[in-house]
Amino acid sequence: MLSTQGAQILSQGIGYGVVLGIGFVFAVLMMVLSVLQNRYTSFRTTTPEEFNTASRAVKPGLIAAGIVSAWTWAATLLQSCTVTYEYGAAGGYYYAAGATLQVFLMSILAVRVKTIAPYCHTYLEIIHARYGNTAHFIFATFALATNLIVSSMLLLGGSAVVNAFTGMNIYAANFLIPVGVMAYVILGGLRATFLCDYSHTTILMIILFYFFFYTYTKSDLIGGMEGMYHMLVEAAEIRPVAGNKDGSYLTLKSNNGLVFLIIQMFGAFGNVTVDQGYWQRAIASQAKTTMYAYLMGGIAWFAVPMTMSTVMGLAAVALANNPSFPYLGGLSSTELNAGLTAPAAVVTLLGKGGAVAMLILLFMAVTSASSSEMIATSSVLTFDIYQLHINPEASPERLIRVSHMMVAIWAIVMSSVACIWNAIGISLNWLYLFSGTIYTPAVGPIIFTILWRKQTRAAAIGGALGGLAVGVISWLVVAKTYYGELTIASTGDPYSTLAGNMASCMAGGIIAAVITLLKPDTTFDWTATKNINPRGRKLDAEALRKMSSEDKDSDTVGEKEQEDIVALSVKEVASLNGRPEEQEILKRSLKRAAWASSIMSFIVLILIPIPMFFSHYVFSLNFFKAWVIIGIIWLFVAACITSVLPLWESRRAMTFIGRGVVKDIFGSDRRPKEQTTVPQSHQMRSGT
Ligand SMILES: NC(N)=O
Repeated sequence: MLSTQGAQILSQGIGYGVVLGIGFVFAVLMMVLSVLQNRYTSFRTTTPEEFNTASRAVKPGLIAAGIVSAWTWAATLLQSCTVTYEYGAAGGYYYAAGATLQVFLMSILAVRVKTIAPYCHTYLEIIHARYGNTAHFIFATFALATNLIVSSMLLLGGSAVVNAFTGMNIYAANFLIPVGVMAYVILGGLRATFLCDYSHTTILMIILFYFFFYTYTKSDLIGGMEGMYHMLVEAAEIRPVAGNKDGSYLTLKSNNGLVFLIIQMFGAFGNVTVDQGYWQRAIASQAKTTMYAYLMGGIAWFAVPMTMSTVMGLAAVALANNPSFPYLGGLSSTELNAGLTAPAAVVTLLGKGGAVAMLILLFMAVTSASSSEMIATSSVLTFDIYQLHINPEASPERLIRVSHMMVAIWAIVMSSVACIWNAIGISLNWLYLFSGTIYTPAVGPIIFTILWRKQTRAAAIGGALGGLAVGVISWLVVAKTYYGELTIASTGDPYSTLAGNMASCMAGGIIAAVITLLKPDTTFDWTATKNINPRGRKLDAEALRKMSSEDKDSDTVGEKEQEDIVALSVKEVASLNGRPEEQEILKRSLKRAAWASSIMSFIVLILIPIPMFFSHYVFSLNFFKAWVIIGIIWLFVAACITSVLPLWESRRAMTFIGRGVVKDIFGSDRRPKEQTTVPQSHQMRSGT
């Protein structure tokens, strides 16, 4: 197993303290929030619609924070620094750019889901409604495989760092990290994961600011932006980067960096499109704001790997020959593959305090992304396996029990699989680069399912399975022919994983498109998908009727307050429920999402890097300073989106709950009367 002696500067007690202590604190916090939610708002964590979809009422700032948190993995913080250490500034930029466009493009799919299946719980239900059991089974397998790889990869990175800093047993870390998460997800459901996403992302932002400002304004080892620049120039003389212009760490002309960008792009398409976690945010979102949530989420997430790599990735390059660097002279490939670049830089720059901050940072990223994986998997297992195939008549109470059970089962499964990766010597780097080969074949068929009326069942199945076969064969053939052997090392090397990811993703889409064009579906009209979840629709209609009658004689103060918080004139809702306006809003949103996501993807993927790559530009000192300053401004914008906006959006809800608590404590009962279900269309304008 990996030897990590060099960075071990904290006691095992601190490792256990962070893993169990912070997990426990968040579980208690969630318990309190769930009690407040159930008592003072009309959202009940005891209903499956609320547990798994947050009643489809979450506002865009909180959804954006949720997207950032679900998409910020251990790898985002560790792997972005690894590729920066290997390829220089290009590595960090390509990491961020290569995994942002998928979030932008998801804004289009999110609006489409609201249009074609407003009551679905999972995107797999849409596949079932269109193509039946066999296709559903195949795509559910892809979805669960994605969840399994991502969940276990989160633990692989998290436990490697806890082990490196504290010597805590890596297997114990794999099992203990998810315990607190499991507890708060079971207690609070999807809305709880959003609230934890919010708090985790806010803490993550604070630590990133700390790392940035300490490194570039205080550290004597670095000497500010100018000092960093000169050390990076010097590093290129000692350890030039193969394939970079003049071996420099300060250029986007990086051949290997470009290969990584392509792997990153294709792999991330699979992560975002096949993982239910990103659809879950679309489903939980208010319809009219879902597109803004994804665009803001993409903009905000970009800042996370960009800042981390510009700070700790470059610092590791600059400090590799400093006597206090834990892996003096540079990291070995084993240390690099385990993701120890950032921890090494943190220990050198900030010592024990930095190591604790890094542990907390990692813990926040791993636990909030894990919570997203747990609730996503629980939804798939509950609605796509249990309800569709085992017990279609299951009561809401039973569904909620099954959801809870699935969260617990998933926590055990992800821990066990992470231990298997550790035991057989699969590293974070290997898994990160390879995994797209397995799940990206489903990307094209899934996108067509949502956007293209004419795609047939044969095309969806053929694309996914055919793409998988082409991808796996390409991966193995390149590993054998290009690297001369079939080993873990050769199958994780850049060209093997490039071939696997690209071939899987492209073949999946091309096969599905060709089969569809040869014999398109000419009769499908989306009625089947619009009718998904009749129970949710019925509950909505009943609740709306109930609220309409209450509306007529609602004139007490308590009811008025409840109206304010839940939103709004029933007349307004009724007209919305008729849907022509809502359909019109969604149509406009779809156009805007397509334009905005294309323009933003063009800027980060073409406009900035391509001219810099082909001109072979090497950063001047002033250009480097501008690069770093724009990076930190971007992080400020990200923090405003993820940490300030959700507070602003929820000000009325928080005031309402606060008043309820005060009134309860001081005896005047002005709590809203019990209301078990609020129409989802109604909630669309009111949720937390
Ligand atoms: N979420 C990623 N790819 O860092």
